[in-house]
Amino acid sequence: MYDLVLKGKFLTGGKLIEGSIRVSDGKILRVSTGELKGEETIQIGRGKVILPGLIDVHVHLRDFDQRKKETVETGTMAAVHGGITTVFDMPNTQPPVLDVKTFERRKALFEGTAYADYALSFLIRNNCRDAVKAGADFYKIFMGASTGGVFSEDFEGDYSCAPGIVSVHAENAEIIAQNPERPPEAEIRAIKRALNAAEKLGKPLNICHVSTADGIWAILQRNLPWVSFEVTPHHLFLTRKDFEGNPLLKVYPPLRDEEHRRALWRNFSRIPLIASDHAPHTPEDKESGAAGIPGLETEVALLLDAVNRGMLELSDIVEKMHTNPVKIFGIMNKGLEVGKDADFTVVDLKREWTVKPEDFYTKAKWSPWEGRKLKGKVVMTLLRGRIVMEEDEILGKPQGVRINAGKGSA
Ligand SMILES: NC(=O)N[C@@H](CC(=O)O)C(=O)O
Ligand SMILES: [Zn+2]
Ligand SMILES: [Zn+2]
Repeated sequence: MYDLVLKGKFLTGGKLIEGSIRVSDGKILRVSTGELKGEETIQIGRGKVILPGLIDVHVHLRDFDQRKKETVETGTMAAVHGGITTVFDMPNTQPPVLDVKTFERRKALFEGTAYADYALSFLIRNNCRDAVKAGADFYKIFMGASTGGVFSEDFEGDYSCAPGIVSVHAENAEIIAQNPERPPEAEIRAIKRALNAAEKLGKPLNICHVSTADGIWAILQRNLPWVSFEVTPHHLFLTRKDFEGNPLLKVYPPLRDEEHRRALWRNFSRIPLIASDHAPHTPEDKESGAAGIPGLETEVALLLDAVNRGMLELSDIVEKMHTNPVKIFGIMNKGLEVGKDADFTVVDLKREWTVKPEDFYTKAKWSPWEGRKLKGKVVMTLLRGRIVMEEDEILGKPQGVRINAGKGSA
């Protein structure tokens, strides 16, 4: 029984308390405001805070035929480097995860190569029998084409087939066809269609990378308890002006005008999930117009920097990147509770550093925030009681395992 005690300040129930967490065999054994004994004690120093392991529900790890863009290894090293202990892998791979055989191949690929824990997905597009057979942790539907070009001809049919929660790329295919620059209307039209289907079907739906004022208002107004949504750091911190200055910032849905970014912040408290949509491409692919921005190694630090600027609280990060992902996606083995996996993200709120993509583990060694000075950094990541990253070093072998969302053999 490997037994460890983490001592220091930790955030639980939105409150910062001083105490210790006893970990045994990778699980949380006790949480106490007093002293706890263990074979090994890690004292988390002053100025640092222990957060429950942060979860990113929207990550493209590529691999398969796109190992040049990213592999499961490099992408999950980037994850633990950025303070993410569980990643949700997206299925628009080459080949895409559209059948049971490819799902099984992807499942096998992750074993022994992932540095973070992971959730596996299945891409639904007129393939209901395989979708039901695969036993994925979550499902993906594209209403309009994005990277990889696969999208639904019958969104409602695909959504009604899904055996579990669906994450949906909500951009309207017809509008995209007429307006390749994908105006806000493409997202807004698709979100309203998705909400109508969700109202009718009453099945869990998670709307990816919401980027527009009317899009977020439509979701909040409809207020369906089984509908959640994500917002990305690039839509929170960047606008179309940044894209006009740097074509690398091409992303779907596109960076929007300032009024949309402001609308996201005005409704920040009601955003359930922050997810990176980490979408790595090679420099050549970006040159030839590939859409997507890497985000795993900057997302938490950007939010910590914003905490220091008074734009949000530390507890918001825990809520939108730990508590809500666990609740919304039904992750049975995660949570800052006794008996759950001992995953932790240790942050130093006062650490000032400059974003240097050459120090990244992702293969996509560029960032919109290159050269930016940030105040706040992830300094240690623990996965099931073991330190897997400390001060930018990845420690140990890949030991990530599949989450237990009540599916698969996990
Ligand atoms: N967001 C992007 O611009 N690209 C993503 C696909 C997606 O999330 O739509 C990718 O896989 O490259
Ligand atoms: Zn998308
Ligand atoms: Zn994506």
